[in-house]
Amino acid sequence: MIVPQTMTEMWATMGSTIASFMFISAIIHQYCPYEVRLYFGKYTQRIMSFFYPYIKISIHEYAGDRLKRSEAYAAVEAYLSINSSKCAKRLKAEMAKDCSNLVLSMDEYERVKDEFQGIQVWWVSSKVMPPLQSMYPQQERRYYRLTFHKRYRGVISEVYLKHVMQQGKEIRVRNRQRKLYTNGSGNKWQIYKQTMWNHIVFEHPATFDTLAMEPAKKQEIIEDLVTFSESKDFYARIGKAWKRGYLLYGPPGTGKSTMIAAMANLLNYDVYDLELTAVKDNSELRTLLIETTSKSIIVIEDIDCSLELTGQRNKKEEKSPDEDKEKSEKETGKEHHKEETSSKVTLSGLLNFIDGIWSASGGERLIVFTTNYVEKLDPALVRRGRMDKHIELSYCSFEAFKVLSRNYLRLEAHPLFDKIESLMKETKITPADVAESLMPKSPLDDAEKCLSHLIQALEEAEEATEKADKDASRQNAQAATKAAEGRAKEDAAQPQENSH
Ligand SMILES: Nc1ncnc2c1ncn2[C@@H]1O[C@H](COP(=O)(O)OP(=O)(O)OP(=O)(O)O)[C@@H](O)[C@H]1O
Ligand SMILES: [Mg+2]
Repeated sequence: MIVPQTMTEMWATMGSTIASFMFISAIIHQYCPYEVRLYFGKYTQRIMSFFYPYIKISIHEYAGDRLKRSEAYAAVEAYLSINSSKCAKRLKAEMAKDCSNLVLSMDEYERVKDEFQGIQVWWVSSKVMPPLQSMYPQQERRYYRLTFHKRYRGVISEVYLKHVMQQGKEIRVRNRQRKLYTNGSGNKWQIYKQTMWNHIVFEHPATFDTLAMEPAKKQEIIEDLVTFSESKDFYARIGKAWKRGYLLYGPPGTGKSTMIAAMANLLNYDVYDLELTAVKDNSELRTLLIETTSKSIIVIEDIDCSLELTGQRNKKEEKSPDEDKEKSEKETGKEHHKEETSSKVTLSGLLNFIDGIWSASGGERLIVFTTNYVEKLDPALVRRGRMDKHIELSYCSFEAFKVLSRNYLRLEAHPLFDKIESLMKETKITPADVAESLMPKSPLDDAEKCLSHLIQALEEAEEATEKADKDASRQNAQAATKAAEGRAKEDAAQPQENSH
């Protein structure tokens, strides 16, 4: 055997070996039967990989599960959409699913170079055509192939691929169209649906900038939310599911629903608006929860209207008809009480929903309850750990009014502000009523006109409060007089009884 003396000789020997090997494989491929070709092909791969210093990793669009697009493929696609749009020469533009903008990605058979910690890697997008003789129409199978030198196997497989997945997921979250999910009452087609949730595109314009609230309180809430969204490692370290409960309470029209929209817009989360009264039982509640995805807010509005949860259902029968009437008047505009009787979700079912093991699947979720009557809620439901943060949304303060005037009228200051400030100290008015007053009622209405509408509303509210106070004190006085009269009658009856 001739042993090569120099590098040049070594390369020449290797080259001629590969050439003769390829020549033999071509002959076998041409003339030999299928079994021999298969056997030879297996060894060809092994011999080639011995000389070939590169490693290839393929990521297929439909790996394993043929119905569901692979998460890894989607992440690589997103990662390369940023990278390849800078350096690839052939790109394809597609309308993103549920989205109005075009998304660029590498065209088929295009190759781009990427660099990571000084290591060069190459990505190629490719596809496998379906067999022609197949009985059923089949789609082409697309995949990405990553190539890198075998000396970087460790870094690429342990660090680079993780980096690609993480970046790709982040890009997808940034680009995605957020959704508002609702659980309607089940219909007969429900069984054919893949999910129990219906969804529409979430496009609420509310932000924390437009939310009327004291700046310090607002800032505290923003910081709390941002800290939560960045605390994945912290929650993992302390062994707690990555979720946080918020209880928003306050009178109607103080911005509870608006704040939920602002939260979703701040964190870029989906919203699951859970209509508890439409949920048949605890197991349906669990199914709904399992179907929620990460980076979402699960909202249960007006939780006090679910009688079973407040323990009111049993008491209901004991109440007088007058009390019932008063209650239904209070809840005008909220339709839940009509359907309550059909829902069998129990308090313990809801508590399991909040802190049971199912709630940990998926991670990164906010659970938000809203109520007008915080005092009615069962203490078990609102204790810290379940509802971690209690936020009171109350009547409009002067600071909150300034936010609304900035948004609605583009006004930072005005001579009428002083009057508004002093009226606001004495009167309770909701931000919803302030917002309504600041809306121009005709095209001719200027800022001053809108402010005078507000002053008028404040004065009317003040009069109404005074009248209500007077009525209340008159009623109290009447009740006191009646009680005194009753006592006097009893006292008068006492000696007669004794005289018998
Ligand atoms: N704090 C606020 N900042 C800005 N706008 C507000 C605020 N509060 C209320 N509004 C305005 O009033 C309207 C009603 O508010 P929202 O629906 O958020 O009240 P709510 O507290 O959820 O009431 P309810 O208890 O009846 O559900 C909103 O569309 C919004 O325009
Ligand atoms: Mg609301």
